[in-house]
Parts: sequence; structure tokens; C-alpha cells
Amino acid sequence: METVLSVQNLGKSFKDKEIIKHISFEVRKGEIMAILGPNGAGKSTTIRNIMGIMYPDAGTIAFQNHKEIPRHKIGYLPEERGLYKNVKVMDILLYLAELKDYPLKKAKERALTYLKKFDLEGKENVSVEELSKGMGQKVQFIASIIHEPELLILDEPFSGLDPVSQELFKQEIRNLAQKGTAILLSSHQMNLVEEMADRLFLIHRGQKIIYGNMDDVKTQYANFKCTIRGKNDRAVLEHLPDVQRVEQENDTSILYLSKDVQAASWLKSLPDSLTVQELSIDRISLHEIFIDIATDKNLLQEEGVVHA
Ligand SMILES: Nc1ncnc2c1ncn2[C@@H]1O[C@H](COP(=O)(O)OP(=O)(O)OP(=O)(O)O)[C@@H](O)[C@H]1O
Repeated sequence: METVLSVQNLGKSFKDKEIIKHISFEVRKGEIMAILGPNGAGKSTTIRNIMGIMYPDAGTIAFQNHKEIPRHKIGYLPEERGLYKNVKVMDILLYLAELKDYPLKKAKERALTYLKKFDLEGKENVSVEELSKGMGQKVQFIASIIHEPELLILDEPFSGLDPVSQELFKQEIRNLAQKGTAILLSSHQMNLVEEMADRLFLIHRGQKIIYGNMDDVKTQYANFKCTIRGKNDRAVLEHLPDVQRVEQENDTSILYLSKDVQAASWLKSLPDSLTVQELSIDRISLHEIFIDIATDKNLLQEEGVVHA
């Protein structure tokens, strides 16, 4: 698939502190690429460099067929929400479309279509300050796509949305990708990322930890875990074959198993002496992979990094 945005070896320091280093990834036409990482990992710094809001100390940011950052081809929903307060909804949408050199008539048609889609029909002459937080966020989302961008950057688009609005956003983001928009999505909602993203880039302390297809990442990192309810000695569990780590709370133990374990044969290897009231075996979720990294439990080793 065509590459729309290519980030190579990006580096940025504030004073003497290196905030991001050697960041390289691509965003391709029609895909949803997630950029993930704990608070302070460097996601927004990466995005701000792509947007030209700040300048990198090292590396390159290249857009397909453009020498400079083509602002009118990019849509951006920043993490900081806020539109001019004392302006009518339609006026702000048309003003922002005009800033991107987008034809006014088309912008108006698109604005009305999207307002309807996002349950804001009839709100075009309402002042922005009269909107609820979620409504304001919908208007800001519409503003980021009104000019049909080739690349759409969404920084925490789901935060503060009710489940119905979240669903609307999800559907629209998917629609846009299907129509060919390249989407860079930053979100802390791992379940949504797991559901929506084609590929992901996971950053921690300004550096790459994982970069690859969602399916490959899951195959490579989503090892099995076995949850046993029943009173058992931690040391006994830790010495069972292929157990990497044990977490215990009250009478429930979670055994994190090593990669490539065959679930059925591993279960057969359990000793009769174990106390088992209940037992389940599942793959760990992206959420748990993320927590492992963010809390430095370090199940992921550098040599295991997946490449796109
Ligand atoms: N203008 C700035 N001056 C100094 N330090 C900064 C500046 N902007 C960001 N930082 C630092 O850079 C690091 C990365 O911040 P960044 O906002 O990129 O993280 P993030 O991954 O987007 O986090 P979050 O999930 O909390 O939004 C943090 O340690 C932050 O304190």
C-alpha cells in the first residue's frame, strides 16, 4: 500500500533531555496506524513534529509527493480541545475549510452532512459556547475532516465521549480509512485500538518498543495466561513448566506462560496436587501487553521486536 507519511529517525530534546529518539514509522493510504505509549512517552511530541508545530533536532518527515508539510492535506484533532467560543458552528467549520483552501460550497454541503451524521442537525447556527463538551468534540472532529484530508491525525479522539458517540466516531474513522484516508491514531483505549488499528507503533520513554501489524504483534506477544482459582503455594506455581511469572491475589493466581506453549499439553502437565476450583486459559490482551511495558515488567525483550 502507498506510503502517505514517512517518519525516519526522528529525535527531539527539550533543554538537555532527549524526549524522543530514533523514531521511524510509516502511515499508509487507507490504514489505521495506532501510536501508543504510557503518559509522557512522547506521542504528542512526535505528532507535533509531524504537524510542524515544533521542529525536530534529528531525522526527517516526508509526505508522499510533497516537498514540505502539506497542511491543507492534513486533518488534525489535537489532544487539547477547544474551538473559538463566540462563533456559530457553521461559521467556524467554513472558516477552517477556507484556511485549507477547500471550496466553500462543498465545505457547506459536507458540514451539513456530517452534522446530521453526528446528531447535530439544526445546530449550524448555534454558538460553539452553547454546545456540550461531547458536541464540541464532534464539531472539532468534523473540522478536522471537512477538507477531505489525505492524512488524518487523531490525538485521543474518544476521550470524554459517551458510548453512542464513541461508536459514531469509530464508524466514521473506519469509513474514512476505507475511502483511502491514512489515519494516525493516538489513544489510551486499548480495546478500541485492538479492534480498529491495522498496525501499531508502541513508544516508551521516547523509543520504539513494538512496530508491526496488529495480528503479528498479537501472535508474537499475546502469550497464554492461565487463571486458577484455588489456594496454591506461589513457589509451587512458579516452578511449573513454562511459567514466566505468577501474580496472586487472595486465592486467585494468574500464571503467565512462555511463548509457543501448546495449551492442551501444558494443561496435561499440571500436577494432581494443585487445588483447582476454577481454571481458564486465555491469550493476554493488548491492554496487558501495554501494562507490562509501562510498568517495566519487561516481558518484551528488544530482540523480539516485530517489524512492519
Ligand atoms: N514544551 C516542552 N518542554 C519541555 N518538556 C516537554 C515539552 N513538551 C513535552 N515535554 C516532555 O516530553 C515528554 C513527552 O511528552 P508528550 O506530551 O510527548 O507525551 P505523550 O506520550 O503524548 O503523553 P500523554 O499520554 O500523557 O499525552 C514528557 O516528559 C514531557 O514532560
